[in-house]
Amino acid sequence: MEFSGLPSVFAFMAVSFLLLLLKLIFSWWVSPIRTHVKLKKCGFAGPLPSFPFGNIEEMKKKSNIMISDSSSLGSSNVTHDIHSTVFPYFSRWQNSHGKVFVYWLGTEPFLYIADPEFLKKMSKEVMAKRWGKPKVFRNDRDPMFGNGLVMVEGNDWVRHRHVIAPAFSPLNLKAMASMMVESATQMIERWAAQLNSGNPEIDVESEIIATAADIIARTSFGMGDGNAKEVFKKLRALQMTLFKTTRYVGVPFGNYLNIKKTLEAKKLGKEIDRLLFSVITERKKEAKSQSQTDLLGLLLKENNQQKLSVSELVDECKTFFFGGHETTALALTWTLLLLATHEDWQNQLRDEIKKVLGDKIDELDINLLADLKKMKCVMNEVLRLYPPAPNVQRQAREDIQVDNLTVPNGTNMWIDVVAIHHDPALWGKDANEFKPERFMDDANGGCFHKMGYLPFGFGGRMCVGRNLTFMEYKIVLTLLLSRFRFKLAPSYHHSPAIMLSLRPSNGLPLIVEFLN
Ligand code: HEM
Repeated sequence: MEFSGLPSVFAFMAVSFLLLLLKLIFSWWVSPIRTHVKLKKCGFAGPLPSFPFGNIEEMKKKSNIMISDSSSLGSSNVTHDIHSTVFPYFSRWQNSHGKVFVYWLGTEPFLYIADPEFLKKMSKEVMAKRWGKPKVFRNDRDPMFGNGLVMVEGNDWVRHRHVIAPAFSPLNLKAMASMMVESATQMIERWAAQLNSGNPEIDVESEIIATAADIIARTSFGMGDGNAKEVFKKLRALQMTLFKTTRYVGVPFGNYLNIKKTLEAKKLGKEIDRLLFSVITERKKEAKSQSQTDLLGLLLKENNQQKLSVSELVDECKTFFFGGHETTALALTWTLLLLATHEDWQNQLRDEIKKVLGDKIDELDINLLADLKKMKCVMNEVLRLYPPAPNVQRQAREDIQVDNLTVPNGTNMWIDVVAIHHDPALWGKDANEFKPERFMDDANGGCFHKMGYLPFGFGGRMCVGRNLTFMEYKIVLTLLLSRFRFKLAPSYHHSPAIMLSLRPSNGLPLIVEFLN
């Protein structure tokens, strides 16, 4: 009698298991096949996916194209025709499927877009707050960005953006200039000491990344604080954990294929949250008594009506760190590569600095930076050839009509900025050449399409931190060019690669010399 309940427990468990199995089969097998058929009916072709990896296996195959080795080609021959090297699979698929097609990450469909006209028509249909961000990436990158501005959607995005955008006003940014000068000066002193010791070869990529991280830690949440230093170390470790390994985004149980890294990232994410939480709580107490010039201080001031919760502020601090330091550092790194291989432009920028700022570089007048017009052209051209953010992502939250094609609700989108920036049909025959003069009289660089230049994204969700980048770029480059001359080191091997951002995969060794 006592055991009479057991069969029904087993029956219940068996039915539950069966239901779960059916649910998994539906979401990982039936639903993707239905979406595949729907997308085909809607007019989108693409490479054939297989279960459960989609097209990931083909994407993992390395490119056979070797770009160049400065020792054999000579420094002026570093090629900027990089699309087929950094995205070999997209380049191959473009040849067979055109500039708009569908590919699959696991069981998630992605609409690939390298056609600005398609992008223009699509974004005309959708306001910034109605765009989504791919849920698969949100889950994967949760320890980095949480619900920060990069990831939030809808009315939450409007609320966050209203609190955050004013912190980046020109007046607020000017108050951060001295922190930038201080960090850059420390780097320059390190380099000077190395040159004096007789070693002129410096890996400028790692040096500049460290300096930009120092700048963002100071400008975001006040670096002097011991807690902040700890946060910064852990944020960097988190980034390495997430992006130095292959991720199986979109693949069922993909997280478990790399379980050690996934758990490590989660643990680091939680530790960072705890530390930032205590930094913010402390700062909230001080906020009334101190004038705050860093971003966190400005957010706390702007947020006096508590529009953002403390945990949302934590996510914003993480977002500034991840969104703000490596991108700016890479803009500077690629610039030094291009200036090292184009001595004429190096000299032109030095002449401009002298003309605009005179000899008083030590007392840099921030108000004059806007007059460095050639430097701005160089920056624009570098961001065109080597966009640190090589793609922009969206997810449709409704059906979107583009001419006679329908992009179904839920479709992820991958906008290939590298392809668009290097497309001769948009930029002319010299698309792969370094020609800053194309930006001299045209903010769009003479591109044949209004949406062909997207280093900071597009529409209402365009990068909120770009003015901070412009200022940091001009300050650091001015200080460097006023002190040193740069040449490519023979050991440099030109091999741009995607590690979330577009980086020189073997660093950037340069021969650095004192000007006089
Ligand atoms: C060269 C430097 C930078 C590049 C290339 C860059 C690039 C981008 C891109 C492509 C987007 C996506 C836009 C879109 O989805 O349409 C973006 C968004 C964003 N960036 Fe930047 N960024 C840079 C610097 C910064 C800095 C310095 C910060 C902050 C300190 C920052 C914070 C953000 C944030 C918070 C967003 C999300 C904006 C939103 O969705 O409303 N970025 N950035």
